[in-house]
Amino acid sequence: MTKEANDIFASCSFDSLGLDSSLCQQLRERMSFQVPTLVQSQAIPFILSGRHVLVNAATGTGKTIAYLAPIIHHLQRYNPRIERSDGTFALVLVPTRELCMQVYEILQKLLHRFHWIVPGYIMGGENRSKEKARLRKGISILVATPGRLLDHLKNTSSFLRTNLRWLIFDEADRILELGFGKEIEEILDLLGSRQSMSACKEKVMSRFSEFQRQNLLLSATLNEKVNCLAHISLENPVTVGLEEKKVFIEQQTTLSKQFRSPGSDVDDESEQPDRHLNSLNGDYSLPTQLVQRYVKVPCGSRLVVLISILKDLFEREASQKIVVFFSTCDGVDFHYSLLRDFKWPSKLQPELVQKQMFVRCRTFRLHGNMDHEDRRTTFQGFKAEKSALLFCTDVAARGLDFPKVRCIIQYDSPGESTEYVHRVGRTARLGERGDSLLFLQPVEMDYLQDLQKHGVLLNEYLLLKILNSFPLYDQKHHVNKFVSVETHPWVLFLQKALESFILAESGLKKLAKDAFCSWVRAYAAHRGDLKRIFMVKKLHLGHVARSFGLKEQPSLVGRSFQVHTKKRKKDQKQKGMTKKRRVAGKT
Ligand SMILES: Nc1ncnc2c1ncn2[C@@H]1O[C@H](COP(=O)(O)OP(=O)(O)OP(=O)(O)O)[C@@H](O)[C@H]1O
Repeated sequence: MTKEANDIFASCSFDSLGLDSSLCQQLRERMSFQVPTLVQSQAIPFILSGRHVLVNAATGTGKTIAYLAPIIHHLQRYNPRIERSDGTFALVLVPTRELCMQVYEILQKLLHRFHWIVPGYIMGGENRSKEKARLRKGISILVATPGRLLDHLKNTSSFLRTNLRWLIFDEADRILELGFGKEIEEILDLLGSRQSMSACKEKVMSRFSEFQRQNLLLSATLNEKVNCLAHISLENPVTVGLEEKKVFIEQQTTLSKQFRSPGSDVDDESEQPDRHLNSLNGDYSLPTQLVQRYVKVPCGSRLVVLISILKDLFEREASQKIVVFFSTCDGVDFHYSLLRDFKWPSKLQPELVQKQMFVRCRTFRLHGNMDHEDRRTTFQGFKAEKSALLFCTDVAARGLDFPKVRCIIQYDSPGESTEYVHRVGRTARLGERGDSLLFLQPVEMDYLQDLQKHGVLLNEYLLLKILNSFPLYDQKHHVNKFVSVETHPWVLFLQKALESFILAESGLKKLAKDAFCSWVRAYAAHRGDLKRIFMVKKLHLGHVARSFGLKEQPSLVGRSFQVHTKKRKKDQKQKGMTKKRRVAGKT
């Protein structure tokens, strides 16, 4: 075994963990999993024993099998066999629809030889009545997003869950960050799964009632809210993969604290929950083989640099998969359309007639504003491709297991450092190679220190070397060693080409304007400590416009932005007045 493999895989077999032999055979033959990963070898025995477990292990280390295998082990052993009419035994809660599909697909494979155990899913965007019909027939292991689950718990009387034995929160912190805190509390109440309720729960007698409820929480990163959830849902839990962080869980005494929706702590600088957490959370465990870099790019050159890097990457290695993260849905739409339509050589070189796509590869997009079917097609399409580019928001940051992603580019900053960890976690999975590249503007460089606090160290990407490698008018240009990115001939040339192209395409121009407005808004919405690094007032909006290929000054760029700016100014004025009044009151 290589060193990387040693860090990932255990030196024991699935059978030695106590799993049923036909399930082990299924893992080996159908899934091609020869040995368990380290996290599986640690978690499976505890989960098999019925303990409540909190699993905190790096991205791509096999957490999904760690909880599914023990559940299937138990379910396939019931004698007589379980039937659909027994209802739901295990409920897996996940934050996004894509993750819901992914876990369901893994279940389908795992259950291949246990046909009497029925997997199923319910999630936002799907047809409710069809889901109702499926629930009525009975689903043994149900994967769900929280909102839709709550809906069915309240409104689908035929949804039988009296035999529920397992409740799993996969990507627990993300479920809570997305503002599902209230739903989770209601779900716990409706299922009688709160710690305090398990003793006094009314028991419905059946042949399964001898079994205790078992709750499991899994995530590669933790936060205060998960901690809170762990407290109310886990009874005497075992913690896997976070010995040093156990202290943190024990130190939290605010059990009665209610979960807050993300909206409620935006702008709440006084509390700064993350500062408190950071000091306790310690280092993140990232895949050791992941090569992490940052690239320092002046705002106005961001677009040119992004598409130049993509071009370079695909020219070096035509067959590879790359994921680029943006902060907004509009940003994804604009960049996706631009790359799809922008041809090269550009109009600036009319003598060269044979035009091609600027970046030669298939491009996909994924964000929460897309319709359900489009999301599903993208998810499946990008998964199946050998060479492709995915532009997405953080909807793809959690848990998604796209095979063979070689590089992650964070074009817009991830904000919270936990989000950085999950985004880069889409590559370098299970010991494979992987690169990540974080875009930062010169004024944002302090973000590196923020990451460093968690033991995340990045090296600088040699941008000028890449820029120098592009030929102008098909001839290598010789660039002065000390030229800056903004004044680099290639950057100037490509920027001009992009601006004329966008100006001529009215649809694209509209997308660029919308993306510009959304980007500024998202930038202004950075929370707590991050506001110190990502300061809107330090932005040159003209340069921001350039990064969307727009020549116009921001004040000309769309009404919605002006309305937003006016509103912000008004709010600020009002805040200022309140402050003044308060100060006046003091004196
Ligand atoms: N024992 C194993 N042997 C080989 N491959 C495995 C094994 N267990 C899981 N895998 C594969 O490893 C990959 C990562 O697994 P999984 O998605 O469960 O990771 P994860 O820890 O949940 O990641 P994330 O934190 O990003 O959600 C998947 O492609 C899965 O099929």
